[in-house]
Amino acid sequence: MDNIQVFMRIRPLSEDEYRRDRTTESAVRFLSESTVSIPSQRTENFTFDFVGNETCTQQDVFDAVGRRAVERCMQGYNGTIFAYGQTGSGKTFTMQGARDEFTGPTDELRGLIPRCFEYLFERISEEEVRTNGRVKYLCRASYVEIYNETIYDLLDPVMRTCAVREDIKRGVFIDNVTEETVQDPTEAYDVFMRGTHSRHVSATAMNRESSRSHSLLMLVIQSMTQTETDGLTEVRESVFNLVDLAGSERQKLANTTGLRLKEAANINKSLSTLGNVINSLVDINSGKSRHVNYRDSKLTFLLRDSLGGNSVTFIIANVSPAMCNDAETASTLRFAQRAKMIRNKAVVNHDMQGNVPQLQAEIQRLKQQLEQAQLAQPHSAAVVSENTHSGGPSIKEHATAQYLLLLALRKLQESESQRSRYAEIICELKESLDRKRRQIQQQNLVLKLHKAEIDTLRRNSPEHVVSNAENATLREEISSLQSMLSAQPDYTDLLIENMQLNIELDWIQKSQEPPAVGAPVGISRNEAQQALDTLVESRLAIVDICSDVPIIPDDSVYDGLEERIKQARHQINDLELHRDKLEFQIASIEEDWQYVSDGIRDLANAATPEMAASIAERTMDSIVGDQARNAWSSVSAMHRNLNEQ
Ligand SMILES: Nc1ncnc2c1ncn2[C@@H]1O[C@H](COP(=O)(O)OP(=O)(O)OP(=O)(O)O)[C@@H](O)[C@H]1O
Repeated sequence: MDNIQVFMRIRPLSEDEYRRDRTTESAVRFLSESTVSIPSQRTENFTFDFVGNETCTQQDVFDAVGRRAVERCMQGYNGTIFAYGQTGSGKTFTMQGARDEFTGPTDELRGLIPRCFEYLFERISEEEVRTNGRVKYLCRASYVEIYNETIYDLLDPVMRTCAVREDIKRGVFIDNVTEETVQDPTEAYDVFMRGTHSRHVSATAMNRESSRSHSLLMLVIQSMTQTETDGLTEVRESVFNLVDLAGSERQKLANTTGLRLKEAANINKSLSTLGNVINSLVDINSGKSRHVNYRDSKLTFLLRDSLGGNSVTFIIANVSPAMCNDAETASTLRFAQRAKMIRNKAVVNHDMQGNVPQLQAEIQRLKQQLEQAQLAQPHSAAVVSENTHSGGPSIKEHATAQYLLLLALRKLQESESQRSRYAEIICELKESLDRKRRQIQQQNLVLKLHKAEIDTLRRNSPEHVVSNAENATLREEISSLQSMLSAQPDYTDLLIENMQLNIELDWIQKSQEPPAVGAPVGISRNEAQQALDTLVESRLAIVDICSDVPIIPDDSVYDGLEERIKQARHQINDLELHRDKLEFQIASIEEDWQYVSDGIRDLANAATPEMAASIAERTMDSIVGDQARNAWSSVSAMHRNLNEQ
């Protein structure tokens, strides 16, 4: 068990702070190489693993923290480095390097992250040379930020949001996050800078370029070692988390409002959850029983392993030396002091990979050894006494050990076939899960299309909202005008006749006498044609106007679309429910499988039949699925039979 290691770094006084304090006197008093206090706050003394004063360089921090973290990750342990502190205290400077002056990976001011990349790849090359290429490394990087309690994928061009999930095999992980393979420090650095440019940064009263999110760079370091004799492969995998936390700030001091206030509230909330988690872990260490609320914030849930779990963890507590920040500095140091009491349980994450034939060959070899030992037994008296005399194992002990080993290997073989059956089931479930995921994506697309349709309709509608009834009238008018145009010659005749009749009527009204038949009526065909053309022109203008009027459906169409959106949402909900169920099933099968495997191992090691019986019972109680229960009862029955023989 390793305690979390804590490093304190104090940065130089800034000009603003000097203007405010009107003194260069530091609020932090150095009592020894590793102990400080803050007299103005009447604090207790704080002792850390390393204390860096204002002259502490980036290289000093790397030597004290980065180098050690990389070494542990190379051995197969998970590693985490957190930078914690008030806004403007130097977290980003420590992790990334100076923002303004930063000129590239060779700069003196480059921070821990680029330095860790360089050291990591240097060590990888060394190892590959040392082992003659027998060990191969693969590194994958992802980079996310937690902004207002949402996880954004900084390596995704559209910065998609991601969910945190948990399963038995992988523990807590970020679903669907971009992972990029990196082969050297430059590639890793490029990935890091690409993500860094997407981060939420803004000015606060305390810092011109303040990170408004927690950032988490994850490097998965995988090593594969080919064993020399049996062709099996040892796989080690460690996760190296580099975390730049958003700065805590007192809202009044930082003078924040609106969106900035919301950001600050979220930052403070997640940092206080981090504080609560640390307090609970400290209580647990001192023997109290406490529930640790990792799930209260994305940050603590995601970094659960780094806090009291399977990780070697380092915290860098960044502080300002200014008198005006003494209360914040004291609070940072109290936090760090508490965190130092947490004990983590780091283990090397390794696994053996090999195929069933390789494992079978091993069983065969051991069987032969056992047979030879049994053959030697009849004339073993001399050997027994000799061995007993020399303190070595007797042939009987040797045979028993071989027998137990054989038993364990037989179980292993059986469990292999059981495992492949489980693997098939899991495969089917996963396929079904993928189908559900695709369906959800499609439904989301449908939803988006419906929404876009509604948006377009709403955007086009502002002043020219025309109801369906008005629309129909306009359309009728357009079509009658169009037929009028196409029937123009007939219409001209009708018009002439109409005009003539009008003239006649007029004449009659004036003279009371009808004109003589055949008398000129005073209108020529040309004049009629001209009158008609004018009329048609004006009508055509109306047609133009009419065709410009957008055809806007009335509210019933929105209702229809909104209904469709509702249905799509329901479908998505159902699918998500189904997906969750499938995920639960997969997790529970994997859990059962783990219980069966552990049970087999424990059975093979059980010293007495009573112990074996209690293992069999305990394992059966833990297993949920019928298939796994059946498999387990046949395995434990077989073990009983073998023992009774
Ligand atoms: N050790 C140092 N030496 C010189 N300058 C430093 C040091 N630490 C920090 N600074 C400067 O102080 C300013 C604030 O630092 P930085 O941005 O790293 O703070 P932060 O803790 O990350 O703030 P926030 O939480 O608001 O993002 C920057 O201009 C940075 O260059």
